[in-house]
Amino acid sequence: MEGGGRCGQCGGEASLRCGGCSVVHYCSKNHQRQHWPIHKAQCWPFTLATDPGTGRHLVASRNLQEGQLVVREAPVVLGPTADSFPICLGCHCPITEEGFSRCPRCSWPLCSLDCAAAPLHQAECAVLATDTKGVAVPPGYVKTPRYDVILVLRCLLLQETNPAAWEKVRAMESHAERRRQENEPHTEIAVAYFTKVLDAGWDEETVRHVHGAIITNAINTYGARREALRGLYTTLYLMNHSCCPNVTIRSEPDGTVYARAAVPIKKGQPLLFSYLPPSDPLWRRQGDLTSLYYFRCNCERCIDHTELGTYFSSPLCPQCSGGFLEPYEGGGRPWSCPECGEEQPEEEVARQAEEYVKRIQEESTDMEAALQMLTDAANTFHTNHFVWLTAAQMVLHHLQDSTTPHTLSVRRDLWQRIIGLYQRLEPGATRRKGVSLFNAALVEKEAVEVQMAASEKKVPSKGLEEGLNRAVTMLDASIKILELEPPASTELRWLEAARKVREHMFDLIATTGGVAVGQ
Ligand SMILES: C[S@@+](CC[C@H](N)C(=O)[O-])C[C@H]1O[C@@H](n2cnc3c(N)ncnc32)[C@H](O)[C@@H]1O
Repeated sequence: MEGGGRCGQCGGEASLRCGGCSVVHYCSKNHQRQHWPIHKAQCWPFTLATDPGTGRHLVASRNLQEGQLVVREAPVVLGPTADSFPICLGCHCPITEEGFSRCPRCSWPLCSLDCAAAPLHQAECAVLATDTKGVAVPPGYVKTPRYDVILVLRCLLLQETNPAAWEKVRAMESHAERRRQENEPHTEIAVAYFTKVLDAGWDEETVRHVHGAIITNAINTYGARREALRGLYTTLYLMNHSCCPNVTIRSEPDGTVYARAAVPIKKGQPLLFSYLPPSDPLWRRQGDLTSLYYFRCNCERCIDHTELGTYFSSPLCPQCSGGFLEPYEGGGRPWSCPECGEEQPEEEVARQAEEYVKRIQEESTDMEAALQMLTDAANTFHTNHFVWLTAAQMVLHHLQDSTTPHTLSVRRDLWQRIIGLYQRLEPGATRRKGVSLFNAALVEKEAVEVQMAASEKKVPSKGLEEGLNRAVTMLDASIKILELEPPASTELRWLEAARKVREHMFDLIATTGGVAVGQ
């Protein structure tokens, strides 16, 4: 590939580029060969592209297989989410009510006084301590938006601690001007705090940019104890969004992110992950994408009135009950029934569904109530609708230890439907699918055990082999997906559990003399 730059090996002028990633330049083939042992760890399979509608984005530079690693990246800054329960600024562990300490210098919460000296907290502590009245100091053991300023501060400090990373942050999209025009409250609070309260000499424009860059580009991750964190990544920030993504993002407790191809991706296709939970309905996704990221999504799911045939956000038509109210492409117009033409404003469709979800969460207090809510939801929405999904999840929660023939059959049916739904909304090797397959396999395992106990035999009959084999097939599929979890991920507990159950299944199969699939 042609194109000017500096040689990755000698730093001299270079007109060749690595054909794998198109990022690193070389002055000669010889220097490319010499640099390969170092470069191969960073020769990621994508290149940067730009278009007027979606800006900069990453495009596959070669064909990718399902599950293939696209990029592994550590954050340049990691910190609490904007709205957080007390979290230790020295080690990021959640702070319990009993273990609540405060830094003697800046008064921010810590898990113990030892963390006052933690390297992560040093530079910021000196700055936070200039807030002499403690206006932003979290008040106590409550969730508070005051944590918003911490990642902003850590970013601003990159100017001294990591100038190369700071340059990348400066290059990030922030939509700062639009946020300023809209008087976006979190931004205004942060700007006032950094320019009027803290004594560190930051100018308004820089603070606006950093605050906006975090909202636009930060990726949410989890720490070792599942505490919510967010980080900035100097390569991954270039990946655009789709509600029907082809890339999945998983992280380790230190914030290292692994982006993998969820499905096979052809050379030249954009690499896209979902900035939002795919289990959000259309209006929530478009609302958040517009207010936080300033674009309207035109992915295949969002422009399809049926959301890929799922009717995930559509209620049954209240007029004819023969069709579902469907959205208009581009939004802003009433949803309508293709059968009878009945129309309803989007706000009304959203209000009714959100109220229904609230009712399900409040009223599904036991198994019977949850089952009743599920039946009601199926009469009002499609049985792929997100309200139905919420009701189904509540039923599964209440039935998780129930093993009567009826409840086993309900659990089996619900898991199958949920897996089918996820498969359509978020195809490929996603954690959600891996975990759901594991849960579905558990139902098969429990069904086998119940039947064995009932027959008072210690070995499953030939008839039970079917259930065993179904479980093994699902466990194999689940394990294949969960093996893609990063090496230090806390989610590996699912993989461990799935492997254990699989072993147990084979023990049972061995006692029957049956032949299991996958052996
Ligand atoms: C994390 S950045 C992605 C990189 C960005 N395109 C850039 O040029 O810096 C997120 C921003 O990219 C744009 N973007 C991302 N996905 C998009 C999409 N599907 N359609 C339109 N714009 C998109 C929006 O401006 C969004 O605020």
